[in-house]
Amino acid sequence: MIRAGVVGATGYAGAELCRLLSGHPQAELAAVSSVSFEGQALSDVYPAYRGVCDMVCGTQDEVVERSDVVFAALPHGLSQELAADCYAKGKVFIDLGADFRLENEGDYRQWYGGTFLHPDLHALAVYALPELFREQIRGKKIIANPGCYTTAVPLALAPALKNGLILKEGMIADCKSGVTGAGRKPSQNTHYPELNEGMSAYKVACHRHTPEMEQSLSHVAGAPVTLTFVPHLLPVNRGILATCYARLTPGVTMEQIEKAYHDAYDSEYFVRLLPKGKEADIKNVRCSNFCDISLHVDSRTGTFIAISAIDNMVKGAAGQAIQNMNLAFEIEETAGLKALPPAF
Ligand SMILES: NC(=O)C1=CN([C@@H]2O[C@H](COP(=O)(O)OP(=O)(O)OC[C@H]3O[C@@H](n4cnc5c(N)ncnc54)[C@H](OP(=O)(O)O)[C@@H]3O)[C@@H](O)[C@H]2O)C=CC1
Ligand SMILES: CC(=O)N[C@@H](CCC(=O)OP(=O)(O)O)C(=O)O
Repeated sequence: MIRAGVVGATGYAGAELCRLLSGHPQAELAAVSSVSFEGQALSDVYPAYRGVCDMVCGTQDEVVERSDVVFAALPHGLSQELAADCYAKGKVFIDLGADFRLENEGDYRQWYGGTFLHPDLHALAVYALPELFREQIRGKKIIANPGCYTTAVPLALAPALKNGLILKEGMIADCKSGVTGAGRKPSQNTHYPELNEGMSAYKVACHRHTPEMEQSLSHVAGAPVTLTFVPHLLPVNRGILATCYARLTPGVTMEQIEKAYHDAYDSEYFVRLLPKGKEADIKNVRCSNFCDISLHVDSRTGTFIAISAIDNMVKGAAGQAIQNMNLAFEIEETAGLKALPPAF
């Protein structure tokens, strides 16, 4: 069994990791840590886990000591020293935050205000969106798990971009997120009376996921691309709906689009291309590692529209992190992740 440890287990992403690891056939939860809840059982923090996940929260050092793989589910900026410690001790390190996601230090400084403390570790790290960069992940020791929007949007656009079916200029991602995306710490805009029955955009065209998506899409396109990104907060717990727009390359047909997406995704267990007339819906991927995608061509305006839906906590965080653990340890990629979403 792979011994898996979770640092920051009391946060939403950490708790979701513990839930998924408790059902994994080839991994076991070996240790969990928390600063605020050290010495308390995880099931005291999350009563839903009682009787199954009663592990007591210890320290970060204890997690590293007892684990073969360490998942960091910490706020941005806290993972670099932990990664160095894990690497020195021969552990696999999977970061759910953004400390290793951006390849360019200048981008990291601009969007997160930090520096690369260990450039050698950044050089070893892999940006791990399996459906796009799988071969680079196998056997790696430092894994940067993508964020939620940054999973949904590249999966929606990649096959069209890679095959030159859309133009590299003028792509737009209009996304909606459930409120668990903001983490467990309460804030004014996630307070129930202010969130419920409303919906608004935030960080319009200045969200820190923009360079991360541009990085992935540039790799796919083989040339630098830019993207306009507008996130919205939706009054539901889970889910990302990404409605992505791009200019069609002149003359491209829906048949060519469909072929490119089927070629890319028919062999992907977690990506479900929806048949004509069905739309991606966050309800249908809830609590699962699936990404549903629906495709449209507006031939009247020459616009391509790809709509993807994921659960931000699973394919957008903990599920994808476990998919990456499976790849890093070269076991079945879907292990522990095959549960269907609830039907309603
Ligand atoms: N929520 C989501 O949908 C997604 C989240 N992510 C990323 O995952 C990471 C965790 O996010 P999320 O779970 O939502 O956040 P939460 O705010 O829910 O949890 C953060 C965790 O970090 C711990 N923590 C906070 N400050 C410190 C500190 N100074 N030292 C050590 N531990 C600390 C908290 O634990 P305690 O106080 O108990 O110590 C808590 O367990 C973030 O980097 C986030 O960006 C990525 C994709 C999606
Ligand atoms: C609703 C909400 O607030 N969502 C978060 C994104 C969550 C996520 O993907 O986390 P990373 O920051 O690790 O990329 C945000 O917009 O900042």
